Amino acid sequence: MSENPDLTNERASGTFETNAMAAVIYGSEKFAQRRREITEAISKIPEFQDSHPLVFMSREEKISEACRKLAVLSNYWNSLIDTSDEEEALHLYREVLGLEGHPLALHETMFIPSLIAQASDEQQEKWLGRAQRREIIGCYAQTEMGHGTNLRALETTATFDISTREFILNSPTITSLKWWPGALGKSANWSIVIANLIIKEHNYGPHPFMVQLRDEKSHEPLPGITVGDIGPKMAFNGADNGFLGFKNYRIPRENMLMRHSKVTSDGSYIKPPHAKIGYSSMVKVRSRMAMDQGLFLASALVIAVRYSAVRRQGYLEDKSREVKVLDYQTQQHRLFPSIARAYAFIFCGFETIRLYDQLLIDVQNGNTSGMADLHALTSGLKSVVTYQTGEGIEQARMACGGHGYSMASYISEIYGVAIGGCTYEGENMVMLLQLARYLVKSIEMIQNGKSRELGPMVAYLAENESEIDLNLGPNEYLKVFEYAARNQTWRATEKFQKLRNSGMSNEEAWNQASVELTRASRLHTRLYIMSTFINHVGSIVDQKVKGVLIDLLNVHVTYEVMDIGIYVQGLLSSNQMDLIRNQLYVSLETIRPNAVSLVDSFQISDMQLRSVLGRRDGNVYENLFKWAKSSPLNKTDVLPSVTQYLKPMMEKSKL
Ligand SMILES: CCCCCCCC/C=C\CCCCCC(=O)SCCNC(=O)CCNC(=O)[C@H](O)C(C)(C)COP(=O)(O)OP(=O)(O)OC[C@H]1O[C@@H](n2cnc3c(N)ncnc32)[C@H](O)[C@@H]1OP(=O)(O)O
Ligand SMILES: Cc1cc2nc3c(=O)[nH]c(=O)nc-3n(C[C@H](O)[C@H](O)[C@H](O)COP(=O)(O)OP(=O)(O)OC[C@H]3O[C@@H](n4cnc5c(N)ncnc54)[C@H](O)[C@@H]3O)c2cc1C
Repeated sequence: MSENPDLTNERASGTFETNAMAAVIYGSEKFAQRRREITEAISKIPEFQDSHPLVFMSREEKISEACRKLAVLSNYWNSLIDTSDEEEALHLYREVLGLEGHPLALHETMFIPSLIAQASDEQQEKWLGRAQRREIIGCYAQTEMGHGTNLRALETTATFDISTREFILNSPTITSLKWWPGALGKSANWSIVIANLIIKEHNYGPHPFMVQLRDEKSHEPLPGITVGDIGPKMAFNGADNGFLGFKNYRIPRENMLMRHSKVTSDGSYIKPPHAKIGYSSMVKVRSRMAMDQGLFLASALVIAVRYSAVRRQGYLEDKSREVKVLDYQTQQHRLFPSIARAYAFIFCGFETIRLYDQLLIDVQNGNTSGMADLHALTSGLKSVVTYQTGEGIEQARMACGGHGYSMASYISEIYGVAIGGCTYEGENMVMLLQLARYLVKSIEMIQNGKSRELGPMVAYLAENESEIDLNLGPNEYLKVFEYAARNQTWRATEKFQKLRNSGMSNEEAWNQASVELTRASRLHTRLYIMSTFINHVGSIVDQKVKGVLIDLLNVHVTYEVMDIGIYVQGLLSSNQMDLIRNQLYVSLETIRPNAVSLVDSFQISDMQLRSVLGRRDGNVYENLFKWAKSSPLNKTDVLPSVTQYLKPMMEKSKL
């Protein structure tokens, strides 16, 4: 069937090449090209297609379907991608497995990265190759039923037995059961387990251990191990998140991951060079989240924008033909700022991934000085990005009206998966407060006359801005944002300090200032996102692409400043706010002809999107009908439940 002419026209009105834009989104022409090649190659392998729409499957069927595809994938790894390239591998996973989770997700995202960052050279020799060849399947078991946030209160113990030179793992209480780790429930046969290291009754706190959970031949749990699936979740139901308990389960001393902390055979403990070095796998995932969430948001927007360009409802001036709903200003206001955010998040994602890779090298060379900065940055970023992604996806769903609520849109699944990110890798409020600690310390440095020692990301806290030239370009908007973040950070810090100075304990003062502190963290992070977006656009060479991205940047900066209006009342007059509001409306109109091309440029295939509404060809209605007819409920005209219950009930009522 040919393309819906409404989409053809939209594509014709685009002022730039989507391949050129994809090269900007994905960091290089080479990678954008590789993505297309991988997608093309996959589309020719029929076993990679869903055997049935996932939304009609039970959890067992989803997991089985994911395992089937993983088995097929194992035959194609080397021919489809450069296996040493993480981005190619992740693209392949997204295309083939989609976003509902699968038994290798944690193997790739946390198990292997933990081995790389935490295992000694000898340990890597023993396990890393096996993991990379997928001879074993691993997961990352840290969270317990009773504690996920407060790692210092984890209860699982690994007690060193000097006589046998083994660690004895125990789960002393019900709350100490590991709870949540992805792939633990049914798939993984090994795990990195985070347990309190106990030597001669001294607790050295949480440390990582490499633990075999299941027999490599039979896949049965090993004696001393209780393991299973935690049941259905809001989304991510293609993954088997699990529980795990230990009863006097022994592992050799050599199974403690010893790149940084060490226990010698006589039970001596060697400290790591930085107390939080064992948390690096979390920082690794957090550093990827802006990218991953940007792609979740992008997926929802591809669906909503394409659909809005073929959905016609109501009239503007011309009463002879209904308009595309994308022409309504409210629809544009609902969708276009999110397009800008998706672009901005992906740009930030590339930046934090690069920063993590650099930090990994530095730490391996003994330099841990960058850890605090990256921890603060990624803590704030994961929190803001996951929250705004959730907001944006929900708006995209509503922008699709009734059909958005149907699983045919697939937006609810994207939403369910994306908002998991508000919780995993550190609950958002908790992580905002981690960034706040860093911001408060920065203010204290300024108060102590050490402004010169501030890092580049917080140097603005020491500046002073009381007037803005409202011949506004992106850099002036940045100044407005700096003003808001600076004011709020000072205000929150001073509140905390005042409470503390009044005699309150540090902890209580912190708690009573914490809502204000989280607000400071959000503003600081949004400033970082804006500044990264501006820098990125400034570096683009292709003038057509750059022109459109400047338009998109204008949507972003005006929308963001309007959104934080309450924090800039002391800086901007109501006339200036009106001016910005009008600039936003003009920017929405300017971006309108490029809306479809901007979402096409994400180059997310139909196979990955799984959306009837978001199809590239725009043939929504006939496929919606086809999709509904394929519902298992429509296999028969009369359901057994009708025969068994409703008919007798109706018959009885007739008497
Ligand atoms: C293959 C396809 C993939 C597609 C990808 C998309 C989808 C992905 C799908 C699924 C992935 C799901 C993965 C989910 C996995 C998990 O959730 S694993 C579990 C994650 N758990 C957490 O994140 C726990 C959160 N808690 C913490 O991180 C910490 O414990 C805490 C930071 C909240 C507190 O730690 P604590 O030890 O109590 O320290 P504090 O006293 O608060 O702080 C002491 C100082 O240490 C600094 N610090 C803390 N963490 C770090 C760190 N990581 N790096 C550097 N520094 C750190 C902290 O700032 C304090 O510094 P100051 O004293 O100087 O202020
Ligand atoms: C989809 C998904 C996948 C996951 N995968 C894994 C995995 O593979 N491996 C693994 O180990 N874990 C995994 N987890 C667990 C996850 O990391 C934790 O759930 C997360 O870190 C939050 O911890 P919690 O559940 O203890 O929340 P809690 O800490 O109990 O949070 C409850 C509330 O208390 C608040 N709160 C807690 N502490 C503070 C504080 N100090 N200050 C202010 N407010 C506070 C929080 O903000 C929140 O509002 C996964 C979770 C999900 C949802």
